[in-house]
Amino acid sequence: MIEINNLVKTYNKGLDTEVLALQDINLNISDGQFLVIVGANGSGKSTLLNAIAGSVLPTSGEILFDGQAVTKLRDFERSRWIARIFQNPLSGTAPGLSIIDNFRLAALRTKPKGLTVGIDSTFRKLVQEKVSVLGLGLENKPDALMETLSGGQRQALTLLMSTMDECKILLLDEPTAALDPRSADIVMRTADKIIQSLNLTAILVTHNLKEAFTYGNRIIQMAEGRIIKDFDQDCKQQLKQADLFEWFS
Ligand SMILES: Nc1ncnc2c1ncn2[C@@H]1O[C@H](COP(=O)(O)OP(=O)(O)OP(=O)(O)O)[C@@H](O)[C@H]1O
Repeated sequence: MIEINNLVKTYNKGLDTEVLALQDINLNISDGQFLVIVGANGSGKSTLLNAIAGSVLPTSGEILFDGQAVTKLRDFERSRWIARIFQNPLSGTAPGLSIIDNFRLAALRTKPKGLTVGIDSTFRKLVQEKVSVLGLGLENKPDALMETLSGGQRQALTLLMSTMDECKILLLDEPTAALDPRSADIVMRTADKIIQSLNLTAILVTHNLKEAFTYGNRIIQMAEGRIIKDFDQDCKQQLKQADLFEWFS
């Protein structure tokens, strides 16, 4: 469970450029919930996601994971709970390394310093099994360099790699914004499959209303640093795609 209490974020406090990006946000996200966040540019979506990830320090308020206060923990200190996928497919992988080497690095992510992960036949088989889930034929190319793959392929692999450990929370920050519709579809379907099979708590920030409509079991809309709509699974199921467009009119 993610618990957010009275969260406030002010950028550039006391300066002419001061911005109140989050205004007293209260939000509980239960285990296994897949929350979609929509809202106009500048409404505070990324700031909220960054505060949950630990890359933005809130001005006041608190964030708890399973009852444990993490408000002041930095992003690297939260990595055992959190996997994060960004908009840029290039940011999640090492371009000059092969698929299998990227998986090896990913396997080291939350291991203590000094520990190594070798590429033996067991590891190759594990990676092959994981990658075959994508249905992109990449399981037969473990030695292909990451830089030779398309953005969609890289983003789908990033998703697999980032959820290899026992993370509980997956943050998706406009993961398909830089992709063509077919690649975007593959990435979102992969994300959905991973979220369900690992029973992850997930948060998707998106400007794509079709995605917001199709995925997730709860949706909130933000405006000017506040949550102005909050629809649970039942209410979301009643929504039509046209209703979502209405929210922005
Ligand atoms: N590092 C920063 N320094 C100063 N102001 C910031 C910073 N990051 C965001 N802001 C401001 O905070 C407000 C909320 O921004 P945020 O990026 O969270 O919104 P958003 O809903 O994610 O927008 P978008 O959809 O455009 O990504 C905006 O007014 C923005 O200009």
